[in-house]
Amino acid sequence: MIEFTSVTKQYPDGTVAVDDFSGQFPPHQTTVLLGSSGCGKTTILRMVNRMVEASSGTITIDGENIAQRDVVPLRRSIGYVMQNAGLLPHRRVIDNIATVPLLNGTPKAEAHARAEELMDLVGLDRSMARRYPNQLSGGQQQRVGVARGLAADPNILLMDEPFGAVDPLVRRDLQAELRRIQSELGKTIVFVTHDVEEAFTLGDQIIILANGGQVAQRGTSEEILAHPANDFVAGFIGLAQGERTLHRSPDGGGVLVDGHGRAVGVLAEEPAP
Ligand SMILES: Nc1ncnc2c1ncn2[C@@H]1O[C@H](COP(=O)(O)OP(=O)(O)OP(=O)(O)O)[C@@H](O)[C@H]1O
Repeated sequence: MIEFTSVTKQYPDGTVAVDDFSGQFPPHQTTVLLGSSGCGKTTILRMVNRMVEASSGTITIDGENIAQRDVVPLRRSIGYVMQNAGLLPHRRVIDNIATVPLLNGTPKAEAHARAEELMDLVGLDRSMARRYPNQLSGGQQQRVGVARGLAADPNILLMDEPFGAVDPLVRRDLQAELRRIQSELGKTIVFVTHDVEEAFTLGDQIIILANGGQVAQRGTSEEILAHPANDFVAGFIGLAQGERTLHRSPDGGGVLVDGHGRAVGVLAEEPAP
């Protein structure tokens, strides 16, 4: 369990990126921080592994105040996946994945063997192990980034808009892979995005943020869709103009259309699995 209590971050130039944020990120679940650009999502995420130091307030992991932990082992014990994968360009895929275990002193052969297993897990052919990042597609690079985040077998995985830079189809593939991996591994994931669909697809818990890391609403996608807390949330998730209100198409049998009249799905008789 990761817990923030009254956490504020003021950067040296005076910007208050996060103002009195409190919240829990439960174990073995995916918590999505959802909000528009500049609302403080990345700042909150980076305070978990102390890449950004909180100005005030308390952050605990399993009850232990992270301010009292040595920062290097703390950081290496938490997986981190960033936008554009953040791979080291002059290192081969296998060494990119094995970065943290190698830093931790794991023997090379062992770290490489584990990295190959992780390539299987994230759906990368082992033949790519000897390539350099610029010899991979954007989606493949993101898979390497996820494998690297998992390499030290962390309990916690922080993901900062990891699929933001790839095209929508690849993005859906990566989201599906992440769901599969998560159902296998059960990590505590904190995932930052400004994409509502991505948040609804991945989040067990979604925290919608307004400027300064103010919590506009937290809950499951179902709770938020059924009971948006206020006009800000309704607007942000696309409920305000009825875009998400679904109706049967007058001439389409079981075809459902949204508030714009676009066909979005087919009505099934059975309840959702
Ligand atoms: N190092 C810094 N120094 C000063 N201000 C900063 C710094 N880093 C971020 N900020 C400011 O803090 C606020 C929150 O930034 P943050 O990156 O946490 O937002 P975000 O929600 O992740 O945005 P985005 O989706 O665009 O990445 C913004 O106003 C930003 O300009």
